[in-house]
Amino acid sequence: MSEAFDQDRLVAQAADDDQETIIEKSLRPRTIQEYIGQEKIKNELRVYIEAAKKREEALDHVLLYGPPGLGKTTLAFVIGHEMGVHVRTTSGPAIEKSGDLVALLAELKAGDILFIDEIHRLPKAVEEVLYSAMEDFYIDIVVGEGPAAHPVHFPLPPFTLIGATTRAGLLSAPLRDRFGIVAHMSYYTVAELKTIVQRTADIFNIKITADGAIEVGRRSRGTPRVANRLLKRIRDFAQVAGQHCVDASTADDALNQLEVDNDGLDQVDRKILTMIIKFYNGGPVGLKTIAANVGEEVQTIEEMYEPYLMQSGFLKRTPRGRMATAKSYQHLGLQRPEAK
Ligand SMILES: Nc1ncnc2c1ncn2[C@@H]1O[C@H](COP(=O)(O)OP(=O)(O)OP(=O)(O)O)[C@@H](O)[C@H]1O
Repeated sequence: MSEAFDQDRLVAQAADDDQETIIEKSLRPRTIQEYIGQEKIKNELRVYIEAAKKREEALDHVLLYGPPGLGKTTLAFVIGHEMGVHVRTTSGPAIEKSGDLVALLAELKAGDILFIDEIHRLPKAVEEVLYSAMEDFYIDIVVGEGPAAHPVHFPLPPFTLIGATTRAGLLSAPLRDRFGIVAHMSYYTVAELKTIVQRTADIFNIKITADGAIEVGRRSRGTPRVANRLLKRIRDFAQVAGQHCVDASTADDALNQLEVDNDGLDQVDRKILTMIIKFYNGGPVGLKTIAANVGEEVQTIEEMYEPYLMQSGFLKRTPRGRMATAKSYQHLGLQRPEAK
């Protein structure tokens, strides 16, 4: 397995094979109590869930947005558990035709949840079918073609749509407006990630000290998925080194070998910053140019790398493009030109 492949899998957008998916599912907290962090969202959801249950109604539609791996899918299942209803999952790109959506909606029972990941990637025609389904719980579609085409009216049971997207701005206004509850997921604090790492270590039977868990949390780009993946790698390093307990120094050694630096940046992050500084004098540089230079998709840079680099002060967005900050120069040990 090449190192580049290894790195991809550490920050990769979603679980990228069956084994990984099984592991992620096994790590999912089930109740709102078990779900760590995102306190503001949880507090609001608690109220809405209790109110909906008291009224014996379906929960209002929920839009969850934020970078990949922050726990949107997990939260959708937690909401389902708290409401005591079933959750059916799908994703924007998987629904190609209105008929696919109708088939999914037809299987819902009163109060059930339909979770659509990457909802911004729904085809326009499908999205339009969703409007009446969300607002008034019915769909009108045309069945058949040519002279045989005729409209069919489907009433639906009241249901909850939970949509997940990396950025709310990617959604059309009519769709966004139909969500009664809109929640912005933020990056996790080191303390929260420490708790997540300790919980995962418990599930996997890995011994880890408090300092060890902090070290992993600190270098996980504020993202539970990354923290869990790093922990698994560190366990391998510890095992090979014959260490039964992961402490801060074991974690630090392993993370250095994985080329995850002291600020949690990986090879691709450093490549982005180095390139902006060395080839473009610190920027501004357009997203397409960055992607072409580092050999990644524009979407990968925009959704996975850039938000964390901006949030942690290494990169800033200007109307003319992305620019490296003073912190980037310092981090890479490079001299900042006077004029900048
Ligand atoms: N708040 C949390 N507490 C504990 N574990 C969490 C939490 N949030 C996420 N995780 C764990 O992190 C992993 C990734 O979470 P999840 O798949 O829900 O992310 P996501 O935001 O839906 O990502 P994507 O949009 O990329 O699919 C899962 O294994 C999950 O159990």
